[in-house]
Amino acid sequence: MDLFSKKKEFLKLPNAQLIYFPNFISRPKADEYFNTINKETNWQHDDITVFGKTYKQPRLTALYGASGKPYRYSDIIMYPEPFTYDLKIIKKEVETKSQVKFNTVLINLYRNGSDSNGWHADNEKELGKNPVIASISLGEERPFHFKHRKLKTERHKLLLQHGSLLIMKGEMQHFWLHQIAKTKKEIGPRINLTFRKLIDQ
Ligand SMILES: O=C(O)CCC(=O)C(=O)O
Ligand SMILES: [Fe+2]
Repeated sequence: MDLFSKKKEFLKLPNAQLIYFPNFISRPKADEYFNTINKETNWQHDDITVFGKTYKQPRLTALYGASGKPYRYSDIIMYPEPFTYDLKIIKKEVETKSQVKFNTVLINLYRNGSDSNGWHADNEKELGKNPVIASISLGEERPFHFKHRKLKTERHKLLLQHGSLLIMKGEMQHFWLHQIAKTKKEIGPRINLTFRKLIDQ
């Protein structure tokens, strides 16, 4: 089910809040950010181990941050590079909109439809109890799928447009899983920036 119309921006789900701004960044600006971030980022291609088997992650990633704190998820440890000029500007805009300060951005590059991000929650300890995560999409549109862990009818998708901002908050990371699925469609690359706040534990 598609939950959001072009205009509707706020949705209260059971145990979560999602706020979607389809036109957060203007089209020319979003094109420019896509190109510079694509070119300037020092992309990593990490291995992940699932049930004892090691694979290449099905996307490229990078971590930028002001805290210097490493970020651990699955069995990967990432060390942040300092924010670039563009990332600082985007971070400021996102902070103004969300009224939250972030100190880290995890960047994903989905090179084509074979790249993906499997079902997961952003529930690492260093994000704290009910993290606010602000996610910017640039480039090819991909559906964001999310499902409640227990309420089986709560399963939705939202098309993440070029230049959009999606804010996940409330108890979402405890009660819901999300993914970017593979597709057989011939599609181009997409960059996703997820702003997060890492805290001391
Ligand atoms: O690419 C996206 O929109 C989602 C990325 C994501 O869920 C993550 O990096 O944790
Ligand atoms: Fe995530």
